[in-house]
Amino acid sequence: MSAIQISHLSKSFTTQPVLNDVSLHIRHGEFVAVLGPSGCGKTTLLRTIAGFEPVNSGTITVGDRLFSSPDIHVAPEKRELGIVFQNYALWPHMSVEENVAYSLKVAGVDRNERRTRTQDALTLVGLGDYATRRPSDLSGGQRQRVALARCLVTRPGVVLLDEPLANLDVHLRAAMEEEFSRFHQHTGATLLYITHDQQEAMAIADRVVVMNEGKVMQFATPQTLYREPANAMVATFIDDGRVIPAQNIRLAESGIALAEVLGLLVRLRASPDQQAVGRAGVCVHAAGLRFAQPGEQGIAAQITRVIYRGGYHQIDVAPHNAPELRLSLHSPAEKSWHIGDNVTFTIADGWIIPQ
Ligand SMILES: Nc1ncnc2c1ncn2[C@@H]1O[C@H](COP(=O)(O)OP(=O)(O)OP(=O)(O)O)[C@@H](O)[C@H]1O
Repeated sequence: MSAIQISHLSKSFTTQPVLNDVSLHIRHGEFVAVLGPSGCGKTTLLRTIAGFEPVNSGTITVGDRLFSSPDIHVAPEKRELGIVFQNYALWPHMSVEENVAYSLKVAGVDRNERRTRTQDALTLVGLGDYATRRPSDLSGGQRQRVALARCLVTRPGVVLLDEPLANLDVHLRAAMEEEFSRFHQHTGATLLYITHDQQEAMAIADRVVVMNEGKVMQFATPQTLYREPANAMVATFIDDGRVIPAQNIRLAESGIALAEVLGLLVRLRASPDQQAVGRAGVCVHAAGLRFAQPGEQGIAAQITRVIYRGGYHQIDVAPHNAPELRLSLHSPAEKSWHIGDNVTFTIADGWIIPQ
């Protein structure tokens, strides 16, 4: 079994705390993405799991093996983890096949088995016909796939990936995302995937860890992060969410609250144990806001920006009673809108952020 258990992990470089009481339980065979703004500690987390960095406090256990604690540090090569980095350093003087087979050779695997396993790994990443090429004769995406094959040929139970698609263009990234999903299904390995691209994280992972300033903000499915963010950081980080102030929050029924938002009484989703409170933040996304029907009560606002997004318009508005707020709505592309127009909108879906 290759579940990863991280308990109260902290790590500092000199005096700067980079990981602060991080606890995560990643299930065996799970595909987990780690997401967060630049400098939040994603790579450091991966490097501590890989064994490249000792820890100051807390523990890292994979399966039933304790890898890291303040007193114990298992060397990286003894951890038997697969690692794929952003700069997929392939050996330029070796063919694709030799690059992939190298670790098996070092491990003393016999020639026939080496050949079969290398060919299987290359076939899995769609490079079965490229075995004799040199890395310099491959595209960026193909090189990244060689790096992936080189990792999976050792059949690791856990694979750590640090921004493996960061150097690729947008089309190649989409193709490689599919490749990773296929790889995951095929191998059943536990995957920990570092990225700062939230669309990538949401598209490929079973669950996503959102980090900020060395702390875990939330560890949940992409749907939960979007619909039920645990705090304002997650709310605004995921899919351009906005947080707007609400007053007089009271539970109407389990999971539904009534609140005043920008002067309008609205029904909002809330945690079943939400208490009646005077103030809270509400997370809204463009998809949860809509223009009011004629005669319907709504929030008056002025259009500040109109952006054509291909297929629809993004309309940015500033509410009259909170002009510092910027909210976005979506509208069909054929309808025309003008900056400065007054409009009325309503909140069809929003989430009371737990206090
Ligand atoms: N070896 C080191 N010595 C000192 N400080 C370090 C070291 N490695 C990382 N840091 C600091 O730790 C913090 C977290 O870095 P880390 O690379 O883990 O962030 P990240 O979330 O992966 O960022 P990015 O998305 O930009 O790669 C940063 O402030 C960085 O400067």
